[in-house]
Amino acid sequence: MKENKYFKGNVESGWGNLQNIKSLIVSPSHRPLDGEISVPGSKSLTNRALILGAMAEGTSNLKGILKSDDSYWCVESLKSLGVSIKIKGNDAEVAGGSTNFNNGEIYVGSAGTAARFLPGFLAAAGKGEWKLTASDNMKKRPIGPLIQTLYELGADIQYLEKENHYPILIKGKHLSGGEVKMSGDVSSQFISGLLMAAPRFKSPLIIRTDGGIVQKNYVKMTLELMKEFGAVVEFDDNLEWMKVIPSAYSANDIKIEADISAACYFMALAAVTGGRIKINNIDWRTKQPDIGMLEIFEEMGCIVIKADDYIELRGPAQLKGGFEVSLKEMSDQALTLAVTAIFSDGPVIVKNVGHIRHHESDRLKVICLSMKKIGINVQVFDDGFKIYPGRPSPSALDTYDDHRVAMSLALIGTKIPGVKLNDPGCVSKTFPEYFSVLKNLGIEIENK
Ligand SMILES: O=C(O)C1=C[C@@H](OP(=O)(O)O)[C@@H](O)[C@H](O)C1
Ligand SMILES: C=C(OP(=O)(O)O)C(=O)O
Repeated sequence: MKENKYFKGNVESGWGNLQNIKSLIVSPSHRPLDGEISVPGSKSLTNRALILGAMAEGTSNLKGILKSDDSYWCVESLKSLGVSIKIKGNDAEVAGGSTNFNNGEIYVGSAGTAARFLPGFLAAAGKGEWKLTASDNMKKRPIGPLIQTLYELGADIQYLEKENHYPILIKGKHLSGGEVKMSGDVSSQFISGLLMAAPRFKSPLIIRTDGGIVQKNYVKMTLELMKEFGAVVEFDDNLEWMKVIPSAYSANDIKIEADISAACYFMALAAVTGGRIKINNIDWRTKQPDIGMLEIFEEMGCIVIKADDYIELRGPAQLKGGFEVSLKEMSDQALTLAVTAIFSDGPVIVKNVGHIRHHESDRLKVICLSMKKIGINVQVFDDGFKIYPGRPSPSALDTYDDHRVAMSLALIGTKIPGVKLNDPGCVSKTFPEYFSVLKNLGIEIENK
C-alpha cells in the first residue's frame, strides 16, 4: 500500500485526483454567478448498494455510482473478499451471493459507511477471518456501540489497538437474532450496519433504540434500500423499533441518486454570491436528509425553484440571519451553514449537532478555530455554535483532513480574494471534482 504524502497514514485511492496539491488559493469570480451543474452520485446510496449487491444472490447493476475515495475503498474491500465488481464508467456490476470469502486484510480508508457497514456483514458470514484496518482519521472515530451489539448476538470481534476503534479482527460466525437495545446518538451508521447484516441472522432481529438516533433518515434510507434488495423489514416512523426477518437478498438494478450533500455547496455558493445555480440532476422529493437545507436557504432570503428534474436557487442581494435552527437531521451541512451565516445580516445559532465532533474532524472545534482565524466572531457550545456576521480577512486555512471543512471553507474564497486552503485533496473523500466544478463556474482557483 502506498502512503499519501499529505495525509499521513492515509492510503491514496485510485479515484482521488488531488493528492499532490499542497494548497489552493480560492478567489471570487469576475462575473456574477450564473451556471448549471450536475453533481456526482450519492456516497450513502453508492456504498449501501455496493454492499447489499455483494450480499444479494445474482448480479446487480448500479448506475451512476459515486467515484471517490469512500466508494473506492468500499469497492476494494469487497473485491479483496472475492466479490466480482466490474466498473464501467460510472456504473458498477456487482456479482453477489457467495459467503465463501477470501480471508485477509481489508482497508476501509476514511469511509465511515464502509467502516460501520462491513463488520456486521463479515461477522455473520459463517466462516473466515479478516483484519479490518482504516486510515488514521477513521481510526479515531468510534465503532464501540456497533461491535458491542454484534457481541451480544454472538460475534467474534477483537480490537487490535484501542478499545472501540479500528483496527479490528473479525472471525465469521453464524449469528443469532433476538432483541437488542441500541443507541444511535453518536452515529446512525451503527444501526444501519447492524440492519444490513440482519437478514443473514438465524432468527429475526428486533432493534429498540435507546437514546435516539442522529440523522435518522439515513437509517430509513438503509431500510428502504434493503427492501429494494428483497429484505423483509418492519419499522415505526420514529425508528424506535425495527425488525428484520431472515431471508436472502436478491440482486437489483438501481439508479443511484445524485448526492444532495454535495449539491448543497453550490446552493450555498449562489446564496453567498447573490448568483443563480441550476442543479440538473437532483430531485427535491429525495429522502436524502440534506435536502432540508432548501428550507433554510429560503428562510435566508433565497429563491428556490423545485422543478421535476432540477433545482434552481437564486441568492438575494443580502442574506437574512438572526435565527436558530436544529441541524440534528442534516448535520453534514453544519459547516456549510456556518460559512453561509458569515455573509448574513444577523447571528445564526445551530443546535443539536454534538455528534459532529466524531466525524472526519471535531467539526465544532474546527468551526471555532477557522472562524477565529478569519476574524469572525463565533461561540461554540457542546452541541452547536453561534456565528456572528462579519467581513472575513483572507487567511491560510487548514482543512483537517475533512472534505466538508475544505468544501465549506472554499466558499469563503468565493466572496473575498486570496483564501488559501491547505491540503485541499481531502475533498476526494466524496467529491474529487469539487474544485474543477467551482472553476467552471468562474471561481478563481490557483494551485500554490
Ligand atoms: O449512513 C450514512 O450514509 C451517513 C450517515 C451520517 O453519519 P452519522 O450518523 O455518523 O452522523 C452522515 O453524517 C454521513 O455522511 C453518511
Ligand atoms: C460524516 C461523514 O462521512 P462518513 O460517511 O465517513 O461518516 C460526512 O461525509 O460528512
